[in-house]
Amino acid sequence: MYQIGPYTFTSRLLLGTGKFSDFDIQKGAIEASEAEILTFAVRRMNIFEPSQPNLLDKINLSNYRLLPNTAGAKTAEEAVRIANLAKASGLCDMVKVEVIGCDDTLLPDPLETYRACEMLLAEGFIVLPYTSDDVVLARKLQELGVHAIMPGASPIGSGQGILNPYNLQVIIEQATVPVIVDAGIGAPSDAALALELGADAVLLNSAVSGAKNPVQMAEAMKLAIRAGRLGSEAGIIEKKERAQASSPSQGMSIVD
Ligand SMILES: CC(=O)[C@@H](O)[C@H](O)COP(=O)(O)O
Repeated sequence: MYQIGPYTFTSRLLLGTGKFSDFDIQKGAIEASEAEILTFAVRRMNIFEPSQPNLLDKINLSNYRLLPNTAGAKTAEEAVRIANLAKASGLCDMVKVEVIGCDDTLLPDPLETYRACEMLLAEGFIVLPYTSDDVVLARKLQELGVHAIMPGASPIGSGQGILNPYNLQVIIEQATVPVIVDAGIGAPSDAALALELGADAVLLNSAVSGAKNPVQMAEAMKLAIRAGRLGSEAGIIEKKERAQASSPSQGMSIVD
């Protein structure tokens, strides 16, 4: 289990709800993932237009905690406005801060992200910033008081997996709040690696929504994340430069 603010979670898979081909496949993937936290872009939800189709109509909301994100924001002020829209609609007091600084790479703007977190914390939100895998920024955001950090594995939607395991490892070692690896996960093995490195959880979307069989991929991700966590807890052996026989004969009497 891990804790974000006042909330405790068992599932270490957070599922994004974008880009599914239809609501039924999305619902099947959500169920197969056994995710407890679902993220969604406030701008995509028809929260103030009840006549329009909406993911929230299809799922039993009492089974999930919703994590609205501020996708679309390019400044701290825009992120705060979007977060307040989500809060006003009664969805959740948690917010994933996403302030994009580059349209080409979709990488986050570190300065605007920091400012947005500062403002949202002052307003009493439970704040989870999406960041690049910057070790110093991660530390400064924690000092500010954020409730989790969400370093990217690689660019959003790229499926490239963890590009810089070294940075991620240092962020995890220095973390005082949960680390949720967010964006860029492609294969189940990428998700497993995040947990093996010691991350608390993984947020992913494209790898499932873009799979040939999203429901099956959601299940694969769930199992990979469980395996990665189990392996990390079990204690992974250190890599060695040279071979070491699996059946050493030293110290044993040889029977002819
Ligand atoms: C920051 C962001 O937008 C990601 O959370 C995205 O929702 C998921 O990234 P992938 O689609 O790469 O899994």
